[in-house]
Amino acid sequence: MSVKVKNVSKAFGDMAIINDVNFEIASEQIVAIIGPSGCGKSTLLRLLADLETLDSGSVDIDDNLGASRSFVFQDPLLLDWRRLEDNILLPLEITPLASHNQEERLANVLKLTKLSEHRKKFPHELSGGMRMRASLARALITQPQLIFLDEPFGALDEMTRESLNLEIQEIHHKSPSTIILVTHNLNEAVFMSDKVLVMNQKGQISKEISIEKSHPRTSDFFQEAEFHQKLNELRSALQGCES
Ligand SMILES: Nc1ncnc2c1ncn2[C@@H]1O[C@H](COP(=O)(O)OP(=O)(O)OP(=O)(O)O)[C@@H](O)[C@H]1O
Repeated sequence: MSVKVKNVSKAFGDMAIINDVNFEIASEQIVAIIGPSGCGKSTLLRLLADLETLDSGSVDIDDNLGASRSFVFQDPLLLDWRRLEDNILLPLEITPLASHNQEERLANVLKLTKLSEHRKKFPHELSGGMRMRASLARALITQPQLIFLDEPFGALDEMTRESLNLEIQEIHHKSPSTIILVTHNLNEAVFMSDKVLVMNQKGQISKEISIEKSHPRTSDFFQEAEFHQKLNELRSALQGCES
């Protein structure tokens, strides 16, 4: 799905949070939104996901009939009393989606997220990384064409985050969708994205950085000159928006 954001603004009370934001995302691109704490990243993501109403402007999503969208939050929000597989199946129970091939879909997302052997476990028996994979699997079970990720790996250690970044690259390759990711992590933003949107304290997009490297990216990308050049570009852009 492609996304076109035109002149979007949002205030909470008299506090302007998002200020005349414009950008476009092509179908199957991965885009990261990064910026100082409190600048409005989550609010922008929620506006795009229709979880918050716009004050002005428009968000046009080129929607295929019946195509689904999924949202993954920083907290995996698993139900403690349900086994992993029953947590992952939850969206199929609460939406009117076709459920005739549930077992096939479940097996597929368990495989994609490397959780097949843990499917009978309860959330408290899983590590933090596994719980986040479960949250991803639950988002993937509806076969979404658009996925919103709100700082999904913020609570994880750097090694687990990197391995999940690699897994998302693989998942995106095997089952392409448009992904919009809010992150605080500069490495993650550059590694994952076709485009990084830098937000400033005024709730504006102060810079767009394009990263041409093709997908799926592997850990070799971390060593490449392009990665370091884009990382430096991003670092400078962020220094410029702290005022
Ligand atoms: N529902 C709401 N009502 C009132 N104010 C809100 C609401 N949601 C967010 N805000 C305010 O909007 C501003 C932006 O919040 P938001 O969570 O979008 O920022 P963020 O860039 O994602 O922050 P962080 O990086 O710290 O997670 C903050 O000042 C926050 O207090």
